[in-house]
Amino acid sequence: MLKALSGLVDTGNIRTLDYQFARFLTSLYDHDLLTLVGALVSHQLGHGNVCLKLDSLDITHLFGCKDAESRQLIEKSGVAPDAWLDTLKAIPLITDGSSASPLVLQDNRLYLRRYWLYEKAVSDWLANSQNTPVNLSGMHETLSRLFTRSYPFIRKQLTSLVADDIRPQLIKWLDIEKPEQIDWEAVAAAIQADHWQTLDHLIPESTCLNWQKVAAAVAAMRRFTVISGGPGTGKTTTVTRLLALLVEQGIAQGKVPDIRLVAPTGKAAARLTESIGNARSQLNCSEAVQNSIPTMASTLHRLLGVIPNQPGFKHNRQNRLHLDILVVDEASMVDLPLMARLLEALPDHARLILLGDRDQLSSVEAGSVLGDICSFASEGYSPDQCEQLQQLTGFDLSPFQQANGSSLRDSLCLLRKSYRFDAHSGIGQLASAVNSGNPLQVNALTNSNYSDITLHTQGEKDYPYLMTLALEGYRAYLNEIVQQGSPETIIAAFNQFRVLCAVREGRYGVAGLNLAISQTLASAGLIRTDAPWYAGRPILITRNDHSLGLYNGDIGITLPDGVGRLRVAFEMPDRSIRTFLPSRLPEHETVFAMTIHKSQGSEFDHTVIVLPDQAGPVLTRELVYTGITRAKKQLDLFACQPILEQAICRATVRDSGLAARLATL
Ligand SMILES: Nc1ncnc2c1ncn2[C@@H]1O[C@H](COP(=O)(O)OP(=O)(O)OP(=O)(O)O)[C@@H](O)[C@H]1O
Repeated sequence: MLKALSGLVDTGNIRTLDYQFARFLTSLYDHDLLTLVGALVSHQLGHGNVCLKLDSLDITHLFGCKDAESRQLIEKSGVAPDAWLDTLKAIPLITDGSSASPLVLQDNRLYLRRYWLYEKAVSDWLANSQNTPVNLSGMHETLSRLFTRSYPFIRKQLTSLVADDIRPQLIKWLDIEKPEQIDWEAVAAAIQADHWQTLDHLIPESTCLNWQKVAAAVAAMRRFTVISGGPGTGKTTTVTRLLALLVEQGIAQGKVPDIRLVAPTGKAAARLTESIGNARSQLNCSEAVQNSIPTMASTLHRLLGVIPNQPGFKHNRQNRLHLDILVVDEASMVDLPLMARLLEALPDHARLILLGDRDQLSSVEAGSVLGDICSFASEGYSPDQCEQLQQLTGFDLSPFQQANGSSLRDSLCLLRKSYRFDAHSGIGQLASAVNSGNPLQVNALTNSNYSDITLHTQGEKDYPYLMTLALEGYRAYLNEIVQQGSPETIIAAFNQFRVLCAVREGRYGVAGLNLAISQTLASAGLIRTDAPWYAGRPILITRNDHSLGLYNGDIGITLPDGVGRLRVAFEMPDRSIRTFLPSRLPEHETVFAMTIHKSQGSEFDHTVIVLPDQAGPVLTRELVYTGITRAKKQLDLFACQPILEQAICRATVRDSGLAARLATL
């Protein structure tokens, strides 16, 4: 078996690591099936799966091999697939987790012990977080004040004041659920007379359902909450109002809570710093409360305290974090091991609020914790939760009530309406069409006349156009450098535009496009490429360097320092700028084009997405959705129709046992 596996390393089907793990197991207990499943579990982890699901294993394509090769491996194992489970149970290196064994078998799922422990830690913490009694008194009034309707905002959204036209727009922006109960003539008259405040009575809360307010109420009642929503649905706005509520409660009880804000990457933390600052300034609360909400976010790694060259963190079960409330943004990027370590480091009383978009790509490393948790959102709310939410918000939540389900569903809230993309935006509609996995709808949208989305094929004439877009897109920041703009302005100008790819290799991959774009910019005299380092070279860090505070995924721009040297300027999570000599940087590459994976946590006014001209396993619905939702104002998508369709139809499934564990809560 080991020989066969070694052959699979040579053909690139498995990693050396997978082979080495299988060899290690074999050295402890020589059994061909153990050797095979050991390599399989490790191989699964390499593909983001926390475990090997024995009951849904595709035995015709083990390790992605062809049918015949796969069957040979099974033959070599000496055990027919339907007898695997019983055989594995009898192998001493595999237990149910109650004793220290390298592999754990639970309900047809085979784990590396470490990952089984991570999964158990996360599910145990979530189970404990469910029973926290919370004092609800006074919360109704505070929520009403913090979530007062923004009539100036709604006024701006109305395209006309004609009675028939305003109805659908008011339904949308006031989240009206029961339009039949409203006197629309009186509403139109109030708006004509500019008496907006009268709408408080004409359109009472009981006819509406504002999910942002519901989300804040859910989070106020529980120790653990997830607020999930697509771009611009108001996750930051909602959490900021929630924090104001919690601070007010804390002040009333004599202690201002210690709040910390984090995100998985430096870029995402910098964005959170920016957006929480904006949201805080719009709060309907006292200045003292506003000032108690932090505006600086940091990275999760910084919060936990990295110990150089060690997998553990300074803060852990023995040395807990000092905080009362933790907000984690872009939580879809947090993998299972990191989530487990974060949870064990939280003090027992702390509240945890996860923000993220459950439809985005899962974390690079194993697991899809946010997706697994959010899978319970379809179970509605328990009757008790509906009643409490109704008391707190004034909304009728009975349509979302379901008698049975995991208690975790009462910790979840989905925000559904984008305040960033209006009805005329193709980007928002394309994102939701991709998300619903409907290629016909996607085709219709890409062929329609939305001014903010353009679909390009990948014919010969399209490549030069792609280069023209890149030239125009990157011209602004390069001009800023010539005009000696500040690093902040230059970085901001660079972040307006980005070319995103699905793959690394090939003409339509990161490598090919970085080269082609560099050459195009050089031909236009915007950069020089006769030396490896030049003013304007954008740099993507590809390996963490904790001592420098630079992390995989951070992006900097090479700039002249005024005394003839080049330094690379990075925006840090607190939005300050730090510069480094090129020679000091950890592993890095040029980044005119980057993968969609690496772009998670960032947004660009104008985004160009380039899909490869060949189908492949990386092309998934979540990848395309994540790429599209990086665009704020303009999206150009270079893709052959069949490749795009295939991607949209392929939803990622990550194997884990977390959802199964949480279902029993
Ligand atoms: N209820 C609301 N009324 C008016 N404007 C709102 C409301 N909620 C959010 N917005 C506005 O919509 C924009 C996006 O909001 P916010 O940043 O909170 O969303 P988000 O979901 O955190 O976005 P992102 O996808 O960037 O993380 C902001 O300009 C915000 O002021």
